[in-house]
Amino acid sequence: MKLVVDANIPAAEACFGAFGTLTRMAGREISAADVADADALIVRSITQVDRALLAGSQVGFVGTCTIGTDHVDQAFLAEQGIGFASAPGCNAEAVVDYVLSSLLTLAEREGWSLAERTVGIVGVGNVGSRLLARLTGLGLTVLACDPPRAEREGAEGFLALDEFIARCDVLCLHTPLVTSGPHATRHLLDAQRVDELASGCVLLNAGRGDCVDGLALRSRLSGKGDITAVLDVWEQEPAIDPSLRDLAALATPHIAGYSLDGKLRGSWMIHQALARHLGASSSLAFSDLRPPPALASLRLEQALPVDEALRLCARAVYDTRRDHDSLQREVLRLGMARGFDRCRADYPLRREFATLDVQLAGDATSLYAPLNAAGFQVSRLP
Ligand SMILES: NC(=O)c1ccc[n+]([C@@H]2O[C@H](COP(=O)([O-])OP(=O)(O)OC[C@H]3O[C@@H](n4cnc5c(N)ncnc54)[C@H](O)[C@@H]3O)[C@@H](O)[C@H]2O)c1
Ligand SMILES: O=C(O)[C@H](O)[C@H](O)COP(=O)(O)O
Repeated sequence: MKLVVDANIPAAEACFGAFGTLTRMAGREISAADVADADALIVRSITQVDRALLAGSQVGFVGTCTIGTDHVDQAFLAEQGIGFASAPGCNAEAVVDYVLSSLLTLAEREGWSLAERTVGIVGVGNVGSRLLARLTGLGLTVLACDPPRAEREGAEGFLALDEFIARCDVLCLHTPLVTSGPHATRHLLDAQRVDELASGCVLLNAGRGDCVDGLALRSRLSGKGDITAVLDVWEQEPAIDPSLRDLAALATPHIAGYSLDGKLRGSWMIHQALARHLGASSSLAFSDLRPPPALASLRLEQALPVDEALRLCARAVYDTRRDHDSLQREVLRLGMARGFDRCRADYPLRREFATLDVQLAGDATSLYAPLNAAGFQVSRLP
């Protein structure tokens, strides 16, 4: 069996080697000729999987080791009887780490503290619901918007975006890209809604770039300049708008979900799905793939202010500023599109907050609740 596998998928041999021979390729370069004689195609989000790629091929299974599926024409796959699986939730914890790391940095730069903020979350699925739980645990006021869930589950706990957009200190977008239907998300934040964002608001988009009208956002940032943008996803990746990148306080190359844990979870989930598709058994456990973290624990002995303690622990694991700086550097060196993709291909090892055991001693034991709510393992030392 021949499997074409994106080169940016970790543990590919461990997850797919037992099923056949792997051909590793850069995701943006996989062409119809490359997959014509393949039996399975394993991708991430940058390969358009559609009729143009697969018509006439012998591919019987497509797996994407990602949460997002907007790059896959699932109707075409179903029509052709091609098996399909994605990896829901695989990197959701990493995206929440990204949001917390970014907000803690902006709080430090702009002189506010986390607990006093009102945050609107748009899209309360795997990412948004985990974010809601962590922020609520940290004492923030959180407002939630998810019309598809409100329709299915009842309106309680959900608001319409227009009911709260103007009163959020922070608005976080975690919506998929949906191009048609009653809940389409393309330019969900259109020019009018971008204009309605409160002065001083932080807009963070870690869903899909097309969910925000980039030109409208660029005008607000370069005109009134009274809001702050944290952007991980962009229209027209990897050739993103250079002016918008310059205007964003934190600008990163679609890596919010790029923890090693999140990527490995994606590989493993597709391994499981392919085994099911083939009727093969699998004894590979997720824990077999996951190495121990480089930094397993740290010890706090003083009762620091909560935000300071959170920043200290967050930055020991992951710091969004590193990814902002590396995009800046690689774009200067290679130009926009190549620099953007280089950062993603050469992404440094990153673990999730939950891999760090924060040990509290003495007065620092008062920090148990917020550190726990933020997603770290926390223990009290005698
Ligand atoms: N930046 C990154 O690295 C990164 C990582 C993971 C996921 N993502 C993106 O984030 C998206 C969300 O991830 P997830 O795991 O939470 O997905 P999910 O499918 O679990 O949740 C998406 C939620 O958005 C809601 N939604 C759909 N249309 C909406 C609308 N018009 N308004 C408000 N809510 C709407 C859905 O009902 C659902 O609850 C993914 O589809 C993916 O595109 C990006
Ligand atoms: O949809 C997802 O899971 C994320 O956007 C994911 O991080 C995308 O990763 P990529 O395909 O860009 O490697």
